[in-house]
Amino acid sequence: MTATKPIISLSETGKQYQQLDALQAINLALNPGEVLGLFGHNGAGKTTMMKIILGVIPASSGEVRIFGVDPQSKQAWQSRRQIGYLPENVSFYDHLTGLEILTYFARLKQVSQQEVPALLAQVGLTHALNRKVKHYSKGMRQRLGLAQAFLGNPKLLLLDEPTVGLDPIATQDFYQRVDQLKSNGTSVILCSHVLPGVEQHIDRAMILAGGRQKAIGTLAQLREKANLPATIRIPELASLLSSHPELSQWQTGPEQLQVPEKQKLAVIRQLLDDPLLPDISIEPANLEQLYQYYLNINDAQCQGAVAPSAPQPNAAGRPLTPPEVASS
Ligand SMILES: Nc1ncnc2c1ncn2[C@@H]1O[C@H](COP(=O)(O)OP(=O)(O)OP(=O)(O)O)[C@@H](O)[C@H]1O
Repeated sequence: MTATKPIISLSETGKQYQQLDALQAINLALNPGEVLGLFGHNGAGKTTMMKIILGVIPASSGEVRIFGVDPQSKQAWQSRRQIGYLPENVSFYDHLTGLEILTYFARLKQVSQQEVPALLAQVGLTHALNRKVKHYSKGMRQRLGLAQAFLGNPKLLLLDEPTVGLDPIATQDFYQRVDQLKSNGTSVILCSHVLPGVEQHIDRAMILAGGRQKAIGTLAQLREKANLPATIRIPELASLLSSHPELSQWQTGPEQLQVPEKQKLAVIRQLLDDPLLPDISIEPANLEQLYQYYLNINDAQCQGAVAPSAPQPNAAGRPLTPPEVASS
């Protein structure tokens, strides 16, 4: 069996701007068809990481290989055509129409211009393809930016805040398109401050803070290591607790228990054995809660590329509150 070659390989990658460490010791191997969610506060280093991958700026330390090639080398020119990029603040030549702009980018990327109308249709801009971009709304510009990134069926997509300005239906369409590209083998890095709705479309998450990699892993791995409580909802919980008084230590609402991930299964089994259990729903810690948790851990807890180990629960069974975020 041959091992899959990563599309992106970052090894101890760092970037310094004068005295500022914008990125430090980033490690990532992104496989074909893998979607990575890249999360971090303003100034955490997300755009810097994307620019290094694109070859727009060189890394100051570590090794970078994109499609097996150093993005700063001459050979990277060929592989760059396989990359689609949506910058954070997309801007176009305002006096051109959507059709003219996408045709222009198709020529730059040496992609057949016949793709253009279909791509504009895919992002819902057919009705406005002959309208000048200066008359486009913010969301329409973002849709055009996405069409530009999707040109030529890229093997690697770097998307910086792709859903900004999109309405809910366009956001849903966008994620459907990401799922489709992924199933065709495209690798994606998706950078977003909008966390709800992202988690079911990513394979792994990387959390950056102050240029450092606080965690990387699947959500299941991040959950296991954080040991954050899962929420268990039960109607008429009070009457059930009278026969399970030991469970009241987890009660956080009239119909809600919050149970540490590691005790979750035992508690669920106990509840399911009770014939009086009216109903039950279980929600694991969501991406926002994981993000908060990993942002707040200190550097000693996040050695290298792996997610840090879990804190011990306190007497109430809840994980200890992490220290406050150090300002970056
Ligand atoms: N050309 C530059 N010269 C000096 N400092 C820079 C330069 N570009 C970025 N920085 C700094 O590097 C740090 C990381 O910036 P970056 O743009 O990568 O953050 P980001 O995570 O993308 O933030 P945001 O979510 O706000 O887009 C910031 O402190 C920023 O001020």
